[in-house]
Amino acid sequence: MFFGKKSWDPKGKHCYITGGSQGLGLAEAILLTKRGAHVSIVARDEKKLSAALSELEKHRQSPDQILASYSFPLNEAAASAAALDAAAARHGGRTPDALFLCAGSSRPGFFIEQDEKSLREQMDGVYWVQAFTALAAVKREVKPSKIVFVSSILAMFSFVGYTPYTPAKFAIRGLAETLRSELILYGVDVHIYFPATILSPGYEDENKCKPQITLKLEETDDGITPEVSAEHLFNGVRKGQFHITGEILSDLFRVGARGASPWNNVFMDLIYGFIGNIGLVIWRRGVDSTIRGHTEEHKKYLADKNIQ
Ligand SMILES: NC(=O)C1=CN([C@@H]2O[C@H](COP(=O)(O)OP(=O)(O)OC[C@H]3O[C@@H](n4cnc5c(N)ncnc54)[C@H](OP(=O)(O)O)[C@@H]3O)[C@@H](O)[C@H]2O)C=CC1
Ligand SMILES: CCCCCCCCCCCCCCCC(=O)[C@@H](N)CO
Repeated sequence: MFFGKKSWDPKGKHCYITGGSQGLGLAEAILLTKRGAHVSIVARDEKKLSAALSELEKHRQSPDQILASYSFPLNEAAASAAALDAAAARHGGRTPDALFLCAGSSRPGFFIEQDEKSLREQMDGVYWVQAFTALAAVKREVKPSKIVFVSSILAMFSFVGYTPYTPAKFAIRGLAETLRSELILYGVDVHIYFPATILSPGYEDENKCKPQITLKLEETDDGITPEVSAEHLFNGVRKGQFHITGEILSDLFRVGARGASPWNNVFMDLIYGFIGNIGLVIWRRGVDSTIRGHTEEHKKYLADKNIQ
């Protein structure tokens, strides 16, 4: 029980998980399978999906649980609606109870090196890949009871190297903020998760193109496994939190950037706010000065690449 509200139990519910073939999405799918939910996972790569589905089978709690996978490119609106229809069809056409929108990708790099294509691709692969599923779900006659977005702690602050990615994660925050309000009209709960580093396959990929200075600034964050991250996300949803973090450092940023969004805990949020007001200023000044100290190396990097 949290503030008189019964905590959410996924047992017997249909949970629809985008990005469910690896990383956070797969870990969340396993967690929900273990808790007795019917689980549908969606991603593009069929091989990874079938490996993930075999993994889910190992955690099945009862023969009645429906575990299924679907391959669709969710950065497209029609495919996002078709994926949802396919998953609903296995449940007699009923809309899934809870949507966990974990799909996403990250291609960091300096702004000066971006072009129209690279910037639009990140908007597709980070924002639209979640927004189109939410749109398709809300248009269904029967609405889901929950929509859970996965943004990033980089929607609370940002730094060098994230211009292709951060704006799209901020956009997810803007969408969730608006939908939390608008979907009160239909009794749909909206949640949004702001993870810091998750040690996933996607994280290994993004590090291949991540600028050195960005890697250096992230050194203070050791990262958490997809399994731990999935627990944080689930606990936040279970407790009915709107802004979900799960890590204390992230709570400092959450409270610092909260605006008029709902609080999580009056007492703790006041403490985080107090620490953050001092700590975040000191930390950000340190970040700025590290970047300043990187100026000469950056000039050399640009010269080597023949960039003006
Ligand atoms: N890893 C990190 O440090 C952080 C991650 N996040 C966010 O958390 C979420 C999960 O991250 P992580 O576990 O690292 O992710 P991964 O990159 O490891 O996995 C991404 C999943 O999303 C699927 N996916 C990606 N694009 C599409 C698409 N266009 N259509 C359908 N499916 C797609 C992938 O499958 P396939 O490619 O086969 O389609 C895969 O299943 C993402 O939204 C990410 O932005 C936030 C903060 C930190
Ligand atoms: C008192 C205050 C101290 C503050 C210390 C803060 C440490 C900074 C950690 C930076 C973490 C960056 C995570 C990026 C996650 C993400 O979304 C990407 N992996 C996706 O590309």
